[in-house]
Formats: sequence, structure tokens, C-alpha cells
Amino acid sequence: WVVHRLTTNYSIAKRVGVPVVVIPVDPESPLWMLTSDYLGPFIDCVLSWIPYGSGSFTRYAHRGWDVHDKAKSFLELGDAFILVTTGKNWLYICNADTIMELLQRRKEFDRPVEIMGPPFGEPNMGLVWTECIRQANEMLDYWKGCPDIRQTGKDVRRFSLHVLTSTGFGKSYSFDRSTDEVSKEGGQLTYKDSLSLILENAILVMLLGPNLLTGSLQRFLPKHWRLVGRATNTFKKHIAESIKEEKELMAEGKANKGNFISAMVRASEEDARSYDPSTGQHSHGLSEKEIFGNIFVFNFAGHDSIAITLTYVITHLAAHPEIQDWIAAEINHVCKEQGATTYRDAFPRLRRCTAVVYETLRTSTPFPAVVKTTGFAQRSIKVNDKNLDLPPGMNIISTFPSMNAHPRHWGDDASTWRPSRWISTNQEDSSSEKESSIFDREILYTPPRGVFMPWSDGDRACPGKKFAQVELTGAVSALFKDYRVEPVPENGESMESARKRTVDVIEDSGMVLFD
Ligand code: HEM
Repeated sequence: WVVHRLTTNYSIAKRVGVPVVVIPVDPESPLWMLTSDYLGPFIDCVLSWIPYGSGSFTRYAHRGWDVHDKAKSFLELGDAFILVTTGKNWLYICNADTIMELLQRRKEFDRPVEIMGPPFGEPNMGLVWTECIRQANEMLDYWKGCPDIRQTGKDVRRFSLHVLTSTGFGKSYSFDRSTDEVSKEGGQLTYKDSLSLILENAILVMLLGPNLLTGSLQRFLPKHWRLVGRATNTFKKHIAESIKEEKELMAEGKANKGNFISAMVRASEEDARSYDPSTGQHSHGLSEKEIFGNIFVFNFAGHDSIAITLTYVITHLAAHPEIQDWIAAEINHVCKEQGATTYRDAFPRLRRCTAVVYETLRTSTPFPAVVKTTGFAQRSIKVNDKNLDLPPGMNIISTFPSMNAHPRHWGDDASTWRPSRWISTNQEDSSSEKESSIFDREILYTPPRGVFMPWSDGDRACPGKKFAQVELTGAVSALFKDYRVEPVPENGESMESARKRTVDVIEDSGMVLFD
């Protein structure tokens, strides 16, 4: 079967006219997804003893291979190549124009799965800013009490969860770690506990589905799965109550609560009142199930993405004390000397802090690719001057880590983490600018369209882009205003070698399905 699939897919791929690489597995198979993290290193080890070891299997069979490979494959094979697997054929693209075209021709190259984004308006950004500064300061207070911090991951996830519960649901929690051990056995789960359990077990929830976890067969499931089922039920109840409250406020003509769920309920109610004269149809607004789905997507998409990026930011900064001083000078100027602390005053001026976030997303992006499909039809796409005819059922991958590391766009030091590449200084010295400091004349670089897209682009781009920029810039400014981070040296190790080890840890990091 494997040989039959591979030869069929290979002959289809060959006709497209770009280089072809073959791997004898299906990266989309659930079995391979669950086992590849464990089997991958073992297979690598076995294959390294035979001549085939340096070939395509070890290089391309792991999920997230492009995170480590960066631009190498594209420098060797050109801007497009096809990975033939026992499942689909995957066309990998590292070309800004082609990627933009793919994202814009949405009707032809849709996403394999449809999901809808909730509203992310500018009015909510002040709330995001206030909450992320508060959470970052409380996280800092907690860290100040620790002799050294061996693991930031858990704390940063807590930070990100709290920003979501506050902005999404109007529930503000203190960072306090002593409330970690809530009674999850018999007692009532809070909104935060249930959301946290769902997010930590999101793969389980998606694989088994909420119906199985909460239905009549629930009592036959393992204890932990039952707890996740209980969390799913409780979460739904909290959302239902919140929707009801918001509708009552609306009916009484009262102001909304200023969080995402209320924004979504109101947008949905307005939509339900609208009438489309061209079709003669009234819109139905969003059902409770759809609002629940949107809230889940909002939380799922906004949780780990922030936690992963902030973890990388802190780790990069630990290896680069000079950049900590560079951003501290800006934070000092904007927040202390100029007294700008609000979203409107401070965020647009903290360009160096944003540059640190962008440079981290460039070198260690949490979303390595956007996947499109040709669907049921034959499509064509241009890569440089060549038109490629693509067969139905082919996946097309725009690989961000490769684009982000390509010397064509980022120069010879593309693989170096250097936030200053994002900042230029306006040299003009008009009379009104004489008083202004260097910080006020700095400009944040905007790369050409299609070159830097951690949030994707086009009409299916991340709706949380601004949310993420505000939250991450706010967190960096709060954490590094008065404090510095440095690696903890191991026995007898110099600080220089500890910093080098920190960079190695980043280089060695990658994607895993479970931790
Ligand atoms: C550094 C942080 C983030 C990055 C790099 C990021 C990146 C992305 C990307 C690349 C997509 C498109 C995925 C695809 O097309 O397959 C996406 C979708 C999405 N993101 Fe983000 N995101 C971030 C933070 C957030 C935050 C904070 C939120 C919400 C608070 C959020 C909400 C969403 C939602 C709801 C979608 C799905 C949109 C849809 O289906 O139309 N994201 N994100």
C-alpha cells in the first residue's frame, strides 16, 4: 500500500515541474503525529548508521522540520518543492509574491478547516494593555521572591491565561501562585480552572470531541478525562450565563461590559436584526453554540502563541544583556521621563520593545506555516517566472521559518537575533524636532508585503494580531523596566558560556504535540 501511494503521488508531483522529495509516512496521520516525537529520534539514530540516514526521511518526516531547517532546503532546491508522502502531496513555498497570491486568492486556495474569528476592535486594546501590565508586574513580584527561576513556561502560560480571562470574559485574577491547587475533585471549578484544563488538554478535547467527554459514557472514561469533561461542561455553563447576562443588559439598554464575549453577543444581536434586500433574507446572528466555538478558538489561538513567544523573548534577552539595556533606555524615557503609561500614550512609542517581539517572531515563530489546499479543482500558481499546474487535493505550505531566515530578505546575518534591524533613525533635524530625543526619532521597519507574516495575511489573517502586539510589547516593557534577566550558571561555568548555552537551548527547541 505504501509503495502504491508513494508511486502514485510521485508521478502526480513530478508533472508539476518542481523538485520532489519523498518520505514514506503521512505527516497528517494521527498515529504518526502521536508517535513521531518519540519515534523520530530513534529512527534518526538508526538511519544515521546507514547511507540513507542523511536523506530526506530524517530531514523532512518530523512535524516542524522547517523550524530547524530554516531557508536551507529552499537555498538548495529553489523557491518551491513538493514533499511526496503516503497521504497528500505537500507543495512548500518560500517566495513572498507567491505566498501573498495564495493568501489573497482565498476562494481558490481555502484553508482545510473553516473557523470564525471573534471581534477584536481597537476599543478593547486599552483593556489588553492594562491587564497585561498588571499581570506582568504581579509575575515579577512572584519571581522576586524566588532564589532563581528554573522554568518560566508555567508562569508565562498563567500570565497569558489571565490576560485572556480578563479581556475575553471580564474575570480578572491575581497572579498569586498559591491558588494553583484548587480542589478539582469534588469542588466547583472556576471559569479559569475549567478554561485552563481545556487548554492544557485541547488535543484530547479535539481528538475525542466534547460529546464523548461529557456524554453518558463519561463514567467509563479514565479519571483525568472525566475531569476534562467536567471542565468542558462548566466552561459551557459559564459562557451561557455570561451570554444571558449580556442579553439582559442589552434589553435594559445598559452599557456592555467591555469584554470580548459582550462584544460578540452585541455584534451577533445586531447582525440578527439586519436584513439583506438582495436576498430578501434576515440574518440569524450567532447561535450559543457558535459563540461557544468562537470563544474556544479565541482562547486556544491566543494562549500558547503568547506564552511561547514571551518565553522566547525572555530567553533571547537572557543571552543578550546589551539588548536589555537598549530597551530599558527606551522604557525609561517613555514611561518614566515622559510619564506615558497608557495604551494610547506608551504603546506606539515603545518601538524597541516591539522590535524585540518582532525579531523573536522572525527567528522563533510559534506558527511555522499556513496551510492551503487546492481543494477539488486543478489550480495554477506562479513561482518566480514559472507557472505551476497543481492537481486537486494538494496541500500548499507557506513556510514562515524559511522566509524569515532567507538571506534574500534579511541579509547575511539572517540567522542572528538582532532586534536593532527593525529600528532606523529619522535623521532630519527640523526645528520642532530639535528638542526631541533619539527615541522620538526612531522608526519601526515595515518589511515588504509577504516577507514577514507571523500573523499570516489576507482576509484570514490572525484577528488577534494587534492584541498580541499590544500584550507582548506591554509585557516586555513591564518586565524590563527595572529588572534584568540572566542565565543561572551551572557549576563553575562562566556567565559567557551560560549565555552561549542559552542560545543553544533556543536553537535546539522545536514543536511537540504534548509536553
Ligand atoms: C504572537 C502571537 C500570535 C501569532 C504569531 C498568531 C498567529 C496566527 C496565525 C498565523 C493565524 C492563521 C492560522 C491559519 O491561517 O492557519 C492565526 C489565527 C487566529 N488567531 Fe492568532 N496569533 C497570535 C496571537 C493571537 C491572539 C492573542 C489571539 C486572541 C486573543 C489570536 C486569535 C486568533 C484566532 C481567533 C485565529 C483564527 C482566525 C480565523 O479562523 O479566521 N491570535 N493566528
